[in-house]
Amino acid sequence: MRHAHTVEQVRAAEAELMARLPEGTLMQRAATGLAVAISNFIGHVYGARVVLLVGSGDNGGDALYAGEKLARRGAGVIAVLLSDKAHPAGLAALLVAGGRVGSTEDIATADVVVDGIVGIGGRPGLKPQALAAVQAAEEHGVPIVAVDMPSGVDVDTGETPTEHVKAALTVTFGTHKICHLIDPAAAACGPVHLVEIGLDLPPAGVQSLQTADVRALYPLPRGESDKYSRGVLGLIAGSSQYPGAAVIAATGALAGPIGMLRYIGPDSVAEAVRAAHPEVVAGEGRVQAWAVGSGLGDELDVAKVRELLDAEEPVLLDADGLKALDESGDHDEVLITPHAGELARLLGVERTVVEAERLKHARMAAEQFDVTVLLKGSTTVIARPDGEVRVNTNATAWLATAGAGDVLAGLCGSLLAGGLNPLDAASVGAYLHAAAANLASAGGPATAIQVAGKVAEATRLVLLEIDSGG
Ligand SMILES: NC(=O)C1=CN([C@@H]2O[C@H](COP(=O)(O)OP(=O)(O)OC[C@H]3O[C@@H](n4cnc5c(N)ncnc54)[C@H](O)[C@@H]3O)[C@@H](O)[C@H]2O)[C@@H](O)CC1
Ligand SMILES: Nc1ncnc2c1ncn2[C@@H]1O[C@H](COP(=O)(O)OP(=O)(O)O)[C@@H](O)[C@H]1O
Ligand SMILES: [K+]
Repeated sequence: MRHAHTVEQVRAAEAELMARLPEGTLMQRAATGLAVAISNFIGHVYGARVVLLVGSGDNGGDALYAGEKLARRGAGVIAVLLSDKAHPAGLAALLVAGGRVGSTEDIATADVVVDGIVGIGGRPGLKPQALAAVQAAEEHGVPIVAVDMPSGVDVDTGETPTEHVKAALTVTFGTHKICHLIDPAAAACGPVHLVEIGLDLPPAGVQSLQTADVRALYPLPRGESDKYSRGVLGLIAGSSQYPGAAVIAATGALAGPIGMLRYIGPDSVAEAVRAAHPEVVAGEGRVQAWAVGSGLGDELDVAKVRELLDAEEPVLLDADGLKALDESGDHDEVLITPHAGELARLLGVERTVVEAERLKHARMAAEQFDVTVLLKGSTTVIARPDGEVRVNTNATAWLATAGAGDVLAGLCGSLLAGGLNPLDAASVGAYLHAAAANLASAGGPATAIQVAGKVAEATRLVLLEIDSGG
């Protein structure tokens, strides 16, 4: 599990550890890890030109001490001081090691710029001098390594209300912060490298499943299993307008852990589903969970969906099915899978607002409708009514293709029917969906059906303990 802690949690853990260690130990641990990460990033140290952007706090201190270590190994290190309060001891150490103070002009010929403008103490945005330095790096194509996080982003929400650094690599300390996992800030981090500094942290409110977590959660058939005990999913999807959605959702569902799929819908759509998957049973019967809504268009039967929501079996509501959701009733076992536009409609706000504040709106909807929310997009945010959040960050942008959401709905429904709770079904489903997309895409385009076709292989790789980069 990857954990993302809040600034408050990090500060408390740092204070507790600092009280037990000689002064400056934590910053030296951070700076040592940072210097190693920067040298790996540039590939050579001797003769390399490194420019440090140094703000007023300890984030700048990390940059200065890392610069000192690089200067001792033969790099030309120049500090651009954005404040007259730049960490005095760090600056002195850099100067003793042969570094010097320079100006924004030095950025043009640098191999790398190190963003030590602000860290967890920063407010969103960049002041004019910092912005000019960052723009100089962008203009001259000099990559930026961010210390702890790209300066200017909102650390605890992942929002980017105004100017911020766009890093080629982010080196963070002790634990991930929320901005590393949630877009749009996550997209500004580049790959995130975590340096251990020995913090003892409480449970994190935002987590991200890794391969081993998915393996531990996945519902496996046992020796005594039969098709019913593995779980039966009822699928209500597709319409005369969108028959393909039913076929695609069925393909996603059958690639999950269920033993059987029942399809309920118009005869013509049922025929298409059975033509693609002869093993699907058409018509009502006992199920362990429902997946409802993909491609229903205006053939949505609101009364029927509300009946299902009031029944005991878990329900996944997708796409047009979301129109049947209301705030009344006990929705403990309900998972909804909107994209930003659908979540915006549910909450009565603009789509752009949801996209800019993804964590906030996923949490808000979970609380308001008492459901688990899986908000689709470049990073998938899954929020439970009690505020617990999981994030999936591993999807390729090639997954943004018509029908990919239907695959996800089928797969997550299958995991619900297989016995997972909504939070686990959503996060395991999002992980395997992304892993399948990575296999199907391999760096190029892929259709939704091709993604669905790779879910079984992605699952096999997870169960066989092979990290497929999902
Ligand atoms: N506290 C610790 O034990 C450790 C902290 N470390 C580093 O220390 C950082 C936190 O240091 P600080 O608490 O000094 O905070 P920062 O270095 O984030 O600096 C905060 C200061 O910058 C100013 N500021 C805030 N927003 C700004 C903005 N948008 N533009 C310009 N200036 C702004 C404020 O005056 C504030 O006091 C971490 O991110 C990490 O890099 C590491 O050395 C590891 C250990
Ligand atoms: N930029 C992106 N990067 C990665 N994944 C994305 C991106 N945009 C969308 N996705 C994923 O692609 C899928 C699209 O689903 P959806 O929007 O419902 O499309 P459709 O309705 O056509 O099936 C979701 O799983 C979503 O998380
Ligand atoms: K920074």
